[in-house]
Amino acid sequence: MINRGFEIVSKYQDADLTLPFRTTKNAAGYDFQSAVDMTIPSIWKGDFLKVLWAIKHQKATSDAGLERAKKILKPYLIPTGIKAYMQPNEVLVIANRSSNPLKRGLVIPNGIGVIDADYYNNTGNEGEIFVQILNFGIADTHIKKGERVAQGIFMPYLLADSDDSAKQKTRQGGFGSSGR
Ligand SMILES: O=c1ccn([C@H]2C[C@H](O)[C@@H](COP(=O)(O)OP(=O)(O)OP(=O)(O)O)O2)c(=O)[nH]1
Ligand SMILES: [Mg+2]
Repeated sequence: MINRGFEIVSKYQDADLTLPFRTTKNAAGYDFQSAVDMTIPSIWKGDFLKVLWAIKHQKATSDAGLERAKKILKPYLIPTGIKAYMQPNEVLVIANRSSNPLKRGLVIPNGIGVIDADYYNNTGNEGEIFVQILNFGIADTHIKKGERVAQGIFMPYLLADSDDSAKQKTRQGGFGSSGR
């Protein structure tokens, strides 16, 4: 029976990716690997502190300073090349690996990632799962393709009594695709 699982998105079909896997017998999380080599710069890099100081002391409230600070604090999206299918009453929760903040200062700024069942094969991006990351560490972090960056836990979810499924739209993407 097909219940839930992972597939590689078309874009990465020939990229020799590994499907998420559990590392120990009773591990709840399927570890997701990065599909690419990428560098996550430390937020403290360059002039970030200077920009913050200037804003705090109103030395530079210029748009350029604010834009620079916003850019530095914008999370990176690590592509996994993976999509997940599941039952309509299930969700895949993406959580950080506990070693990431400890060893590398890597934080998932959305707390957890919620991967909806209707994200799978959506028309916008085929349902590729991305891991949002900010690097609060002192040093830049280099992530290699195949490095484990987060874990996904399948869970059932419940509906409220007042839930009106007639009002709901078809998902066409992620990351704000349904509007503000
Ligand atoms: O860490 C994450 C979080 C979300 N998603 C994808 C799967 C999810 O189904 C979709 C939408 O996520 P969510 O509902 O949390 O974000 P939103 O800001 O409400 O976007 P939307 O308007 O598309 O629902 O984005 C990821 O790939 N990684
Ligand atoms: Mg949403």
